[in-house]
Amino acid sequence: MVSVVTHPLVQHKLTLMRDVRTGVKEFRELASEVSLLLAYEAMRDLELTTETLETPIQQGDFPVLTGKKLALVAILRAGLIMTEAIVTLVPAAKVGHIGLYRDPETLLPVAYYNKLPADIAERRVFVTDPMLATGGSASAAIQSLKDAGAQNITLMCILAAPEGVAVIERDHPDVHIVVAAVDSHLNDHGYIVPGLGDAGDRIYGTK
Ligand SMILES: O=P(O)(O)OC[C@H]1O[C@H](OP(=O)(O)OP(=O)(O)O)[C@H](O)[C@@H]1O
Ligand SMILES: O=c1cc[nH]c(=O)[nH]1
Ligand SMILES: [Mg+2]
Repeated sequence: MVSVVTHPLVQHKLTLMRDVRTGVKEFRELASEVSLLLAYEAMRDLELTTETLETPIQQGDFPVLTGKKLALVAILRAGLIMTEAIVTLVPAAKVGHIGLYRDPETLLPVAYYNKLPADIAERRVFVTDPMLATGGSASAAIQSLKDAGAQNITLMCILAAPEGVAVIERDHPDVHIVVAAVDSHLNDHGYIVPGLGDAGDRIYGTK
């Protein structure tokens, strides 16, 4: 299942991210803001229960999260900015990191780091990566989460290519994808068109 978050605030901020004139500071801020808005959609089915308390006016039953365990897992590097924003909404969530980079020649993911919460199998998992291009990185990250026992996984991306969405749907049909937009296609270098360029480089100013 793919949910495209068409909310005007998300679409406006994504357009600012696409603009080649947007510098590192503003790009980072926008990536954080879009991540929070994506989380609003991705987490809309979190379970609620009620708690009885007194407001200054009267006693009542009010909704609170059930406290079901959550994990946020960043695909390094670029996914880090998303988990750092989203953890402010769910401060009890554990945070995992999966280090992958995409080989520029083969476009295949190369794994270099993996540190997940020990009880990941018991947690609902939200994987973050701003870009879903060929889908190789996200598919490999989701596979390593499943190998560690994770069962309930949502993939949160800012921008996707149809090719990447198809790969996740093929490899992990159980995974819900939440994304701000699905663009036209990939170019010969595996970049999303029209896209927003290299997310990691734009977040960290490495180009
Ligand atoms: O869907 P794919 O074709 O695998 O491409 C997407 C991946 O490429 C980018 O990471 P990159 O390899 O540039 O690493 P970085 O985050 O360290 O910059 C991006 O953040 C994704 O992880
Ligand atoms: O367009 C793309 C594709 C992969 N990774 C990025 O950062 N951008
Ligand atoms: Mg990059």
